[in-house]
Amino acid sequence: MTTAGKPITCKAAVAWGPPRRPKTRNHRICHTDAYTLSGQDPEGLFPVILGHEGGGIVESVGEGVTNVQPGDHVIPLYIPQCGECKFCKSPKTNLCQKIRVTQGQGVMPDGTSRFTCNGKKVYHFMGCSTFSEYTVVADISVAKVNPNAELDKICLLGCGVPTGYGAALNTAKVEKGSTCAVWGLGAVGLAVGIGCKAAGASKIIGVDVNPDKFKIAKDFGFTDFVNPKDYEKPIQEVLAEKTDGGLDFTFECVGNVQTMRAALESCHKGWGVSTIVGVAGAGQEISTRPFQLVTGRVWKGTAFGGWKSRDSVPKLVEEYCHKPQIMPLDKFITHNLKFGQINEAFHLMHKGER
Ligand SMILES: NC(=O)C1=CN([C@@H]2O[C@H](COP(=O)(O)OP(=O)(O)OC[C@H]3O[C@@H](n4cnc5c(N)ncnc54)[C@H](OP(=O)(O)O)[C@@H]3O)[C@@H](O)[C@H]2O)C=CC1
Ligand SMILES: N[C@@H](CCC(=O)N[C@@H](CSC=O)C(=O)NCC(=O)O)C(=O)O
Ligand SMILES: [Zn+2]
Ligand SMILES: [Zn+2]
Repeated sequence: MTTAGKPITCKAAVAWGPPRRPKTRNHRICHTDAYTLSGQDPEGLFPVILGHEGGGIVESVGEGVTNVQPGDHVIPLYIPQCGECKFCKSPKTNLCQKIRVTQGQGVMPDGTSRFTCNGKKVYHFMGCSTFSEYTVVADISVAKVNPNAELDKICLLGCGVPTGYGAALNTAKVEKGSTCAVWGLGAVGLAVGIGCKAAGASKIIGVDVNPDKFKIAKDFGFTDFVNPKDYEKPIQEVLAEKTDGGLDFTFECVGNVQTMRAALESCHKGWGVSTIVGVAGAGQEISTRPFQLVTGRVWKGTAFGGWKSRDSVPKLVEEYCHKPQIMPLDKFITHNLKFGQINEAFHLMHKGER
């Protein structure tokens, strides 16, 4: 019997407000879920089903949906790809805007929420709400992927890994032989490492305040490590001394406006490019002396690593299946927890255990 158009009763992790509690399945927690749960997201709405990094199997489709059918393996996409809006038509961006307004309002494109709990309306999150056994997403918000790829691995391709990998390859366009530095060695920063390595960087410096991350990061292409806590002087000076004046490419994967400034100012005069990946809290602003830009440093930012989502995610899945040495998803997995242990997963992430 089809469930199309009928309500499904299932387990979901409803976040009633910051800070409360959630739950899960083939999903990963991204720091952005914790950020919204903390109440720092200016777009945050409660109660909500968080989660935007997942993998699943289509249960049913609405009327007129032709791009997927029941049984298809899919990855939900927080940046959709409609193929029709001016953003989709431009090769310069991946930021499809077709449903961005309603997505930010925590509802489906028709303005409705499809979740209720105890009779109360529950909001959608980033167009995905993956901390649920079943979710409802727009047809342009899923990528159909190879059904032979393990969903508990490729769910990582829903956010952190493509974001970091694409930040290096698509946004910064790291060059062969270049020097790179990455602030924050969580999943996103580690994925920047694999992107810089794939691009042929000669030096990839990991910058983190948690030295436990350094050993892990060696496996993701990082060649050198710096802990800002080990130095009295600003990290930009330390790095300039170590790299003959500064880095060719830097990446901020923390979400802290001070490290964003340090990453920009650690770039080499004349050509250094700094890419902001981290998401900073409501009210935070970046600053630097304009002279930093006048003298040739470039400040950029990236969302989902610049990948046009429905075109690219299936290709990234194939890259994992056929070239795992380049796309080593398995290495990103440190803990496998059950749906009911999601609070523990948040605690592990906050403790820096990914
Ligand atoms: N632009 C985009 O499309 C996306 C952005 N993001 C954002 O990217 C950021 C990283 O996400 P994720 O990898 O999941 O986060 P994690 O929390 O897993 O990783 C962040 C790392 O930064 C370290 N850190 C904290 N403070 C500093 C500091 N002052 N200097 C250097 N390192 C520091 C943390 O150490 P410790 O563990 O000790 O705190 C941790 O190792 C988040 O802001 C997230 O919201 C995520 C996905 C997509
Ligand atoms: N709601 C936040 C913005 C958060 C943000 O920047 N999200 C990133 C993805 S982070 C994924 O883990 C993003 O894709 N941004 C593009 C977008 O259109 O939101 C706020 O309002 O600050
Ligand atoms: Zn994310
Ligand atoms: Zn579009």
